[in-house]
Order: sequence, then structure tokens, then C-alpha cells
Amino acid sequence: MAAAALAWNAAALIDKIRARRPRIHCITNGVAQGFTANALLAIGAVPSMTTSPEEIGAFVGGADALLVNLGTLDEGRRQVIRLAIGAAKAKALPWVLDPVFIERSPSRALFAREIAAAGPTVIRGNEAEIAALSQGRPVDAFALGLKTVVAATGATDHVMDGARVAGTPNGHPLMAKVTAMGCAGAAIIAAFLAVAEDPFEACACGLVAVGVAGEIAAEQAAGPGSFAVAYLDALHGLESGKLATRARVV
Ligand SMILES: Nc1ncnc2c1ncn2[C@@H]1O[C@H](COP(=O)(O)OP(=O)(O)O)[C@@H](O)[C@H]1O
Ligand SMILES: Cc1ncsc1CCOP(=O)(O)O
Ligand SMILES: [Mg+2]
Repeated sequence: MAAAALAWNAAALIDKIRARRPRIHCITNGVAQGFTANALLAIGAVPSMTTSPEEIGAFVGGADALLVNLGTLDEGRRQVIRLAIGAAKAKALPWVLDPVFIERSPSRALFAREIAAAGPTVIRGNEAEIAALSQGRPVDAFALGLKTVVAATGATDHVMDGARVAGTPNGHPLMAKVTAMGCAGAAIIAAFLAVAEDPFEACACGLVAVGVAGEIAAEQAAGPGSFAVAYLDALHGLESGKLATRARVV
């Protein structure tokens, strides 16, 4: 995908998010909940975050996409994640898996493999997490085998589905100095999936939007604290002109 096409698609999908205000249900970690909800609101989506087993069916049933994040994984979250995935599949909802820190815990890695096999639309993790999940296989072959889109993020984000590959270098090193930046990015990908036809394009466009917002925020920020605030402002103010002048593909 050329940079101009990516920028155009990303702008069109942001317009759709703002028009439709998709509901994104997030089962995410306790560190990331507030920042993720604010990032979704800033881009134009509507977050919900309950992890109650009694309520999960109703929340996912009324959502337009689901995020499953393994960052603070206790037994209750494991059970509610299984229920949420069942509810998402019953409604054919797109869903994103963020396999946070699976390289740090064998038990979490085992659970992540179970969830990856349940058919996420997108798996988004940092390079170490995607390497651990793919167990040394080439990531494009791993994506093809699971019939999913895989995004490995870092200084350059690599998106692949086994047939297509996109590398998007947008972003800024300050993004690695604010906790939950990747978690919130995965939630934003879920918002793009909710309004898109093509999961690969949705994922690449979501990551370009996130990266461009990071670049704009860095121009305003004195350090990680003001960067986090400026990032929310930049998501809120993202529009086609900013994407067209800044989107990059390698
Ligand atoms: N050095 C960097 N330069 C540009 N963008 C970065 C850099 N490090 C991280 N990012 C961006 O920050 C976001 C979070 O990525 P990453 O740090 O890989 O995930 P996580 O927070 O899950 O570890 C991604 O959108 C990524 O593109
Ligand atoms: C620090 C931490 N510990 C458990 S989850 C979490 C947040 C991780 O956020 P991100 O992966 O977006 O940096
Ligand atoms: Mg992460």
C-alpha cells in the first residue's frame, strides 16, 4: 500500500468512526483502562470496560468490536475473556488480541496460544510478544496459518496477513515512555475494524493514525507527562491533511 493510499484510507475510516461512534468493549489491564478509554473517546469511539461475568454477554452483544488484552491476567479475567470471545463470535464481531508480556510468563503464553487459536481478527503486540507467540516461525506464515492479521509494533510497525505486508514507521520514541501506549493503540485498531471492510487495511490505517498522532504530540511535549496529554489532543484533532502530509510506508 502506498503512503498516499494509506493516508486517504485512514482519513476515510476516521470520518466513519466519528460518524458512527462504534462501541468498543475492552477487557484490558488495570494499568491501561483509563488511558485506553480516553484514547478511544479522542478518536471518536465509545469505550466500555466491564469485566463482570454477569454483564459481559450484554456488553459484547451491544458492541461493534472487542479488545482482549492480557496485561493483568488473573483467573477472573481468563474466564471473562473466554465468555467475551464466545459472545463476539456469536455476533461475528471483529476482535483484537494484545498478548501483553507473554514472553515473561509460560502460563500466560499458554493462555495466549489458546486465545490466538480462537480466531482473533487482529493480533497486535510489540516485537518481543509477537516473537514469543509465533515461536520462531516467520510472522507472515504464522498470520496465514491463523487466518489473522498480525501487527508487530516498535520503531516501525509491521502489519501482515500472509498475503500482504505493510511497514509503517510513523511514531516517536516518547511513545515507548508512556505506559499503555501499545494497549491504547490496539483499542484504536479495534475502532478501525468496527467501521472497515478489510481487517488488514483497518489495522495498517489504525497504526498510521496512532503514529501520526504520536508525532504531532511530540512537537508539543516537554517529556512523557505532557506527551500523554498532547497525544489525546492529537488523536482528537487528526484529519486528512495531517495524515496526508505525514503518513509513511516502507
Ligand atoms: N522508537 C519508536 N519510534 C516510533 N514509534 C514508536 C517507537 N516505539 C514505540 N512506538 C510506537 O508506540 C506504539 C506502542 O508500540 P510498542 O512500544 O511496540 O508497544 P507496547 O507499548 O505494547 O510495548 C506503537 O504505535 C509504535 O509504533
Ligand atoms: C506496565 C504493565 N503491567 C501490566 S500491563 C502494563 C501496561 C502495558 O502497556 P503497554 O504494553 O501498552 O506498554
Ligand atoms: Mg503492550
